[in-house]
Amino acid sequence: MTISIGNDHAGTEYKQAIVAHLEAKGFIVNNYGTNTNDSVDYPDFVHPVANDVESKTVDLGIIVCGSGNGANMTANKHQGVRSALCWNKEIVALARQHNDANILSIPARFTAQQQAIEMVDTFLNTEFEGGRHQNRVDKIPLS
Ligand SMILES: O=C(CO)[C@H](O)[C@H](O)[C@H](O)COP(=O)(O)O
Repeated sequence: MTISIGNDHAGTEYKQAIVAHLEAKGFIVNNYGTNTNDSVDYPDFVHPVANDVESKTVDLGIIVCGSGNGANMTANKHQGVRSALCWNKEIVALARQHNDANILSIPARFTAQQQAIEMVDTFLNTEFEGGRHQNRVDKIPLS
């Protein structure tokens, strides 16, 4: 499976650890950067991830910034993207099970790096439950 990932300067260290973790598990990663700690604007690195999910080029994306909010707001502007801001693996599981989240937004300045890795594993290993949740997810897009 291919996963797209993007981050701003607040998320670079965590992104690098996540990419290494994913590639060690055999995933192909589209890394849209940034790859330095120089201050950047998160939309520049989140839109490419959301484009991939929106176009169904990939099934899942990961975005990382300081609070996770700016990245999440940016990703959710894309049709068909359901980006979830999560800060523990329990919330990640629910975002997949109930909301069919296809992008995980990680608040790097408010989670431990190992916690972020565990959240990524939960994101990738949890299935959408469908059923009553599908009815709700189908109502998210504005007509
Ligand atoms: O969008 C954000 C805030 O909700 C992200 O956390 C950014 O990483 C943050 O704004 C960057 O802040 P900085 O002071 O420019 O490093």
